[in-house]
Parts: sequence; structure tokens; C-alpha cells
Amino acid sequence: MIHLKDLTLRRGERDILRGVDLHVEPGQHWVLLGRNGCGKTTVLEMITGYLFPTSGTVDVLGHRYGQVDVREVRKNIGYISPSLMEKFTLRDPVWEIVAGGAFAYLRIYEQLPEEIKERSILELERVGLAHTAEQPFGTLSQGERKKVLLARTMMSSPQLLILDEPCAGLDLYEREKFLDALAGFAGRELSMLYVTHHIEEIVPLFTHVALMADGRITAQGEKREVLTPRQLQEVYDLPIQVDWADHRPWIRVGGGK
Ligand SMILES: Nc1ncnc2c1ncn2[C@@H]1O[C@H](COP(=O)(O)OP(=O)(O)OP(=O)(O)O)[C@@H](O)[C@H]1O
Repeated sequence: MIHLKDLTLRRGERDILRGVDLHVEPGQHWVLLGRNGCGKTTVLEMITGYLFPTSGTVDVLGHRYGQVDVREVRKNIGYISPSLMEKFTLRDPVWEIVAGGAFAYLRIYEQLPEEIKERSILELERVGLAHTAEQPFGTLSQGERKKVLLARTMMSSPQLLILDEPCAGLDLYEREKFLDALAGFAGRELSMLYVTHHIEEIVPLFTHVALMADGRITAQGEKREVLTPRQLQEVYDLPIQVDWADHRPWIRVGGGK
């Protein structure tokens, strides 16, 4: 699904990635954690083919980047990035924003087939927002907008879903609703790679975790094996305790019990 081998990225005098290896198999759902600036978004941009490494190899969905038209591979990748939201016109009706996910462009200027509208409403239903279909996108809350983007991304039935801090700025309620909606898609034939700063967002749908520090992956594997106090301490340089409740990890900073 994703095989990154010994990726490096040098910009000027700076090594942004210093030998990143990551292996995501079909059906696995990964979370990538690490401090600000450690290189997480850079890794996502390489997987989506927007950035090329200085050295190393990127294989995504069976294609080696550099030997394939990345635009073709991208058709099977859903990418929800922080900048995506800004690309939409706030007065466009919600269903049209979702419908655009069936095509490779951002805005629709032609008359859309009724079948596409019906599918858009079906995807909106899956995230609990069918009732907003005719509303202008700009009238939705931040959490609802994120779910609309999720519905939009699912229009192309991606094999790989990449999410860069999708819950940033959401309140507790909106965050949980977004994660519920995401879990609703996890049963489909797709793998996810999810970047966050919030360990409690590692809900049961996620199976694996990779920890990143200073341009390297310091640990990767099944979540319970990776989310140990020792390995988290290495990444965050703080004493960290992890409690598991409701099949989710919860963090306490500090050494005490
Ligand atoms: N074009 C560039 N030239 C120089 N440095 C860059 C360039 N692009 C990114 N960087 C640096 O690379 C580092 C990694 O950036 P990246 O956005 O991947 O980090 P991140 O882990 O996603 O951070 P955050 O959690 O804050 O979003 C940062 O220190 C950033 O300043």
C-alpha cells in the first residue's frame, strides 16, 4: 500500500528527512505522531507525490514514484490537508462540493448528472449531513465542513485516505463526531494515514502508529506496542504516562501515578 524506503530530503543546509522507512499494508489504519516540524507533512506530501525525496524510494499502491504518472496514482488517494478547506467557495451548495470529489477538479461549472447528485447526498448521509445538502457551504460549522470534505473525498472511492490534522480547531463534540464518521468508512477497502498532535484521537479504528522525531521514524508497529511511555518520552522529551480506556490511549504528562 505504502512503502517508503530510506527517504531523505535536503533543503539548503538542512536535512528535513533523514532516512524515513514506513510500511503500510492494505486494511491497516495508521496514525503518524511527532512534534511540530519533525517532518510529518513532508512525508504526506511525498506519499501524495507533491514532493520528491532527495534520495530513497516511494512506492504507493504498487507504483514506484518517478516511474509513473503520479496524477494517475492520486486518483486513488483521498487527501484532506489543512489548506484544502480554503479552496472551496463558501456560497456553493454543500452537495456540489461533495460532487466535485467524483472529478479531479475543485469547482463544477457544468450541469451535473442527477446520478452524481444522488451519490453526493448518499455520502453526505454517511457523515450525518444529508439535511445540509442545499445549504451554502459557508453556513456550516467547522466540524460539519470537515465532514463534508470527508464525504467529498469518499466520492472517488479512494484506496488510500490521508488526513493531516483533520480535527485541528474542532471542539470535543465535533471531534468525536468527525472520528465517528471516519470510523464509518474504515470497513471499506481502504487504508488510512492520519496525522495528529492529539493521542486521544487514536480511536479503535486505528491499528498502527508511527512515531517521528527530527526527520526519522523512531518507532512503528501495532499501536499498543508503539504507544509506550518510554517511546513517547523519546519523541516528546517529557515524562509521559499512557492509560488505555475504552480501547483508546489517554495521556498524562508527568511521572506520577
Ligand atoms: N521548502 C522548505 N525549505 C526549508 N525548510 C522547509 C521547507 N519545507 C519544510 N521545511 C521545514 O521542514 C520541517 C518539517 O516540516 P513539516 O511541515 O513536514 O513538519 P510537521 O511535522 O508536519 O510539523 P507540524 O506538526 O508543525 O505541522 C519544518 O521545520 C519546516 O520548516
